[in-house]
Amino acid sequence: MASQWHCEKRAFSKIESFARDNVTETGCLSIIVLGASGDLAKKKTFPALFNLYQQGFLQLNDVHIFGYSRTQLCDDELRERIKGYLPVENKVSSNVFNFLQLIKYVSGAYDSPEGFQELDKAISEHETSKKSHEGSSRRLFYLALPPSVYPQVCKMIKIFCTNKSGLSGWTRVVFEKPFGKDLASAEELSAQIGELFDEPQIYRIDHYLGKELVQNLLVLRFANRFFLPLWNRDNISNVQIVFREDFGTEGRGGYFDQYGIIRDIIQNHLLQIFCLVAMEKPVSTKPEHIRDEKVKVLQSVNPIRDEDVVLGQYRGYKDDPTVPDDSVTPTFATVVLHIHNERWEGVPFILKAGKALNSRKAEIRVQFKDVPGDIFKSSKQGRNEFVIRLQPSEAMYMKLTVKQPGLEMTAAQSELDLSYRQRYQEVVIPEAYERLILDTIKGDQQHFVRRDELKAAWEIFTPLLHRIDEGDLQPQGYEPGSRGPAEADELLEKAGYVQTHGYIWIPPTL
Ligand SMILES: NC(=O)C1=CN([C@@H]2O[C@H](COP(=O)(O)OP(=O)(O)OC[C@H]3O[C@@H](n4cnc5c(N)ncnc54)[C@H](OP(=O)(O)O)[C@@H]3O)[C@@H](O)[C@H]2O)C=CC1
Ligand SMILES: O=C1O[C@H](COP(=O)(O)O)[C@@H](O)[C@H](O)[C@H]1O
Repeated sequence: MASQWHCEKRAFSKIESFARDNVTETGCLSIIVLGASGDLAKKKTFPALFNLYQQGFLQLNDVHIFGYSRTQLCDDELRERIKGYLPVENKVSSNVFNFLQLIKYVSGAYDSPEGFQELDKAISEHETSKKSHEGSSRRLFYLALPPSVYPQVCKMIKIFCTNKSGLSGWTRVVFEKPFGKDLASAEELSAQIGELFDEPQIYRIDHYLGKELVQNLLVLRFANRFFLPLWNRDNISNVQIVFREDFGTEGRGGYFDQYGIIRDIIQNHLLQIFCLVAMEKPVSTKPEHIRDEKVKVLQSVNPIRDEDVVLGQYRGYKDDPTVPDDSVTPTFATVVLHIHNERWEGVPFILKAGKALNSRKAEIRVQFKDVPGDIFKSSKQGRNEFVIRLQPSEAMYMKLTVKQPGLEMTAAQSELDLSYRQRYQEVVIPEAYERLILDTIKGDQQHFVRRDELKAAWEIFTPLLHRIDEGDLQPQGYEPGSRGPAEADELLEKAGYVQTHGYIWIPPTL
């Protein structure tokens, strides 16, 4: 029966923010990928643009894509680099060819006018060829670059490459993470960029905000009567937000060692999820209303205490020649956050991230308190849990106690399961980058990090990060392929998490 249920057959109501998607802007669109020779550009940015092109969001007659970086390449050499990364299942050869023909390459430095003047010339020629009216052109700059060059690149864009008139076109700039290394450096970067561009032109991307089940969080919380009365300290014992990877830093050791797992994953990806799980209901689905609530909950987080942190580093991490032999950079961290507000006082939010662990997954696990006056001894079966599996295999399931089917009157733990692959068989879930780039073209900042939000996020983690940088907190060693340091499980237990023994959720197969 389930296999007959298709998304198309169901009555999905359009939510207010989706309605905003229908705002169409005309005029020539130029997408400029700076750092086009790099890893992110070839693996994520260009493939996302290709997917948008395939779905008709980028039209041949008004879009052009430019790659810019220092490496000397001709157009075809860049196209050849990109080609192998375009999603295989969608590779209709004529589409691939037509998409690649949209891409032009300009080589130049990040801090000198010549390259940017040449880039502007190339964009302008394209705009003229598309008969774009003066000022109606749209220019989207995607900075797939190390953050160290953001200020100089922004200056060059501002002076040489912005849309020439304020009539009806725009210039927007997308920034990759990491946005700063701590509060002071992030604020300095924000100030430098803020002098050149207004906040509505600035898109700080956090690709976790483009994941399907992260985007679902607000709908789930605020459009369901089930959750409204339960989502608070009276009912919830603890919340875990977990990121695990079953591989190490693999060729990115040099970058990673300067940042560590807290800056790479927790301060941004997991904290963004934390906001959506913990924030109050926004006044509406308007981006500013949502971001206002995110800032408020971040500002309600108590300072992190040393006893709420466990750090780890997997054995073999320092074998990477780009990692110093004496590195104490954590590749694993569990950090327990406490929120000082009416809804969440006393409920630990456990943020856990690690590389080279025993599995690859990202999930949110909301564990409820024991049933009061429990006549079925259901706490023996395990507590109620609501789990949102972000990846792999998107799913939501509720662990609950039921009567064991059969003659005996015994209680057992089971689940209500919404597994996306089974339930939405004909729906292709978009890649996070694809969705977020489309938002930048539409001018929807809901899923991007606002300046004050970023500041509040750094305020939470900066004291801890400085203590780690100064060597006051040391990582525990752990075996690659393990669960991480044993101390992390002890901290979890101390925070109130009760593990269910003997129950494993098995994702349904078709
Ligand atoms: N790769 C990934 O999976 C992810 C990356 N990011 C972020 O995206 C951005 C780009 O990442 P990624 O593509 O991996 O980075 P790369 O190291 O591949 O750098 C991208 C390009 O920038 C130029 N570049 C590299 N180092 C410098 C430097 N020191 N000074 C000036 N230019 C330099 C190079 O181009 P050229 O020499 O030709 O000018 C390079 O091809 C970073 O901010 C990163 O943190 C975020 C999430 C995931
Ligand atoms: O931002 C980053 O994310 C990736 C994990 O992204 P995912 O979408 O594959 O879960 C991580 O590997 C990388 O270290 C980090 O910089």
